Amino acid sequence: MEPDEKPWELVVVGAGSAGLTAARTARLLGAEVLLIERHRWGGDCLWTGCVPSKSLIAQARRAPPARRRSAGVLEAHDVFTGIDSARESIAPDDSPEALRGIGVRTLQGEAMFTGDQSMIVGGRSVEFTRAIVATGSRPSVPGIPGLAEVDPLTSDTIWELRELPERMVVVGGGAIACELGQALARLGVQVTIILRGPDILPGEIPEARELVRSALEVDGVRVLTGRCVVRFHRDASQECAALLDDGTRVDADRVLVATGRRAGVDQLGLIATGVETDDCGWISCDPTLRTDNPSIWAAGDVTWLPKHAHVAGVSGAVAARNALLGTRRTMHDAGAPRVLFTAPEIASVGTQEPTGRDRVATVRHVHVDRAVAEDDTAGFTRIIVDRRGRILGGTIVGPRAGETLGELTLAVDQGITVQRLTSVMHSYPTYSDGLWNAAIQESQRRLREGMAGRLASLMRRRASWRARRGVKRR
Ligand SMILES: Cc1cc2nc3c(=O)[nH]c(=O)nc-3n(C[C@H](O)[C@H](O)[C@H](O)COP(=O)(O)OP(=O)(O)OC[C@H]3O[C@@H](n4cnc5c(N)ncnc54)[C@H](O)[C@@H]3O)c2cc1C
Ligand SMILES: NC(=O)c1ccc[n+]([C@@H]2O[C@H](COP(=O)([O-])OP(=O)(O)OC[C@H]3O[C@@H](n4cnc5c(N)ncnc54)[C@H](O)[C@@H]3O)[C@@H](O)[C@H]2O)c1
Repeated sequence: MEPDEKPWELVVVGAGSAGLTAARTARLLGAEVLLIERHRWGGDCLWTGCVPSKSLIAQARRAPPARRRSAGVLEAHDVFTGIDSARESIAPDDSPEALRGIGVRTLQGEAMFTGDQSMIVGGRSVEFTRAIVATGSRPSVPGIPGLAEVDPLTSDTIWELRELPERMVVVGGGAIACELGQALARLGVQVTIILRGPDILPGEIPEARELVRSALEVDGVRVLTGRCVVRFHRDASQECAALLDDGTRVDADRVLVATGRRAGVDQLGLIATGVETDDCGWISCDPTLRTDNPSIWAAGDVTWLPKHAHVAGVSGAVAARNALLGTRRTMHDAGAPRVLFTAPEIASVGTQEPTGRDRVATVRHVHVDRAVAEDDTAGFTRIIVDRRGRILGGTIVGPRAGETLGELTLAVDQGITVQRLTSVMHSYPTYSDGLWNAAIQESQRRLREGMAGRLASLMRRRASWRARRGVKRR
């Protein structure tokens, strides 16, 4: 079937994490699917998001502290070459050739809807019975006076650098500012993070934020909170400066803007489809990801969902199933697992705040032998447990916290109780001991204080009474 033969059973716009998974799922279900991409196959995650950032972080971690501060042009060149090679190793998996190999039809070009069930792509018309919009998000750049004159970097463009600047101002205090700010500082850049809120990482629990903030400071990052940049300024020597609302001036060579995202819906022609956007500009869709147009679903960053590659991927699969099978699987905006890849990492899933009779069990990593052995004890594992002992959620802060998160995510998803988790043997010494010990701690408390504890004490008393009688009889 050629793109202009009609109509396609399913057209997916955007080949990022959401669109790729939607197209692959559609093929698994046996559908004729056309995937359209205007730029690079693999989207943000591969080219400007997860992969380059985690490569940068890993290289910064490996840089010995003595060299970190003296990273020069040569090392910077190596860093960016390392990033390119990570991307290039993964790229073939998401390429049109690989997709065609599994029967997904691909089309390179910018899609623009022209009607309820039609669009145009580079002059070719494409008709469909169902479509999924998976066009992602892009950096949202605030309108600070003078910003354009300092040629700001964003998470889209920073990967094009071939030299590291000596000093960098990062505007924003979220995931990108903290991950990239710390990695760049470890590579020798003098980083100043400026954010208007009272603290970095507003979505994380205070104790986790505090640990990451002190780690940033140990790595040499200056964090200025509750401050707004009122204007940027570039002088004749090409130096730039951020002028803050309290009169402070911060000099820098480059500026990175990391102040959130906005939906990638420009030039998409949504108006022709009746698909609406919400107050924040995300495509408005119900939990089954169906939009106001009954033929169109949306998935990934372009929607109100949390902005993570795995959420995008799962939402792509959900949208494809719902669109093709008429099912009503749902997605929700809270509780998805997420990892912040700073050092220490913050990994969390599910409920973060106890309500009613929920309990919190926390194990500090000074009591986790692996952390002690590695002299990296500034972390903790905290779980929220309901009155029946079921694990509702939790946060892990520490090295490789993201690797323990899988087990916690499974426990939350399956409604596993602390008693059940306690009975599963864990290998020693691992960071997962934090989670296991938190479950043991809570399970022992329940034993002491709960019905099970009362029953155990009754049984103990009865057994010792019997033992005493036995002794007398003899
Ligand atoms: C610096 C950074 C680090 C990150 N790190 C992580 C991480 O560690 N873990 C994690 O889970 N998430 C991370 N994320 C978030 C993650 O990258 C995104 O949530 C994810 O990539 C979103 O996928 P998506 O498919 O919705 O959108 P995208 O990947 O943006 O894909 C959308 C695609 O649609 C195409 N497109 C747009 N409009 C059109 C059109 N009209 N016609 C045709 N094609 C079009 C675009 O070119 C793009 O390829 C990070 C993000 C950033 C910026
Ligand atoms: N490990 C991961 O999963 C990961 C890593 C990086 C990015 N991401 C995703 O990418 C998305 C974008 O990240 P981000 O860091 O740009 O956004 P964010 O929403 O995480 O943080 C934006 C920050 O910028 C601040 N801010 C907004 N406007 C400002 C202004 N004018 N001046 C100063 N501060 C301002 C906000 O208060 C907030 O602290 C996030 O939603 C995140 O989920 C995920």
